[in-house]
Amino acid sequence: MEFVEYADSEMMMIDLADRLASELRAAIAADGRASLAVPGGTTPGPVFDTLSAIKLDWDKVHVMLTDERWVPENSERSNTGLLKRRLFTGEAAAAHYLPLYAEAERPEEKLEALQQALAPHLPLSVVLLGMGADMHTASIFPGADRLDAALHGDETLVAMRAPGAPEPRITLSAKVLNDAMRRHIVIIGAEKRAALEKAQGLSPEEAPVAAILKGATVHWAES
Ligand SMILES: O=C1O[C@H](COP(=O)(O)O)[C@@H](O)[C@H](O)[C@H]1O
Repeated sequence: MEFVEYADSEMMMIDLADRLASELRAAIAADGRASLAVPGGTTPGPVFDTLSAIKLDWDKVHVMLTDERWVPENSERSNTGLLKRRLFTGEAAAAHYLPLYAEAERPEEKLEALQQALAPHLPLSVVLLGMGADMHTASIFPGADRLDAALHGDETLVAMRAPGAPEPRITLSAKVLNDAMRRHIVIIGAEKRAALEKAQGLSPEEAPVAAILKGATVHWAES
């Protein structure tokens, strides 16, 4: 794991967006196309704002979330809603979106169809992940009902419920995240830095982020 510390989160988001854009350009140059997975939650909005304005061949990029909360897109908890407001504007509006949500009461009803749509775009060229202070990443939560499948299974997507999550979740598995060519984690604040340090001494069952740290670059700023 590489740990990059920044003077502040504004600089971090600009630098990170530039880095993601360079990696997407390199993937397009090598393969004629690229795939990118990004997190939801409260952290990545500013990196989306910067990335969305960067010129690259966005029409050759397929974008998906690392995970989704099973709520309609107009819910303020929808990661899809965040992506549409903050990333798919400006230059990045030309990118192709691969949804992790479809209208249904339970994620299990749509899992197979969503999974099939992702398959042609794997392995991912670039993945950006967030992390919660409880050491979950994507929607791989400690104590989740399908934690074993998400950490150790071969499936692309896993639907699950977790004590720390108010709604059902759908998440890329650790296998898909670890198969990505480039993997970045973005975190802000002393609490998350302490959680990341703690995770390095724990099992992935206790600290799911530990499952994807090897080979990842962690980007951190205090505030
Ligand atoms: O629920 C989620 O949480 C994590 C971390 O979110 P943050 O608000 O602490 O940045 C996020 O990475 C994930 O995509 C999201 O669904």
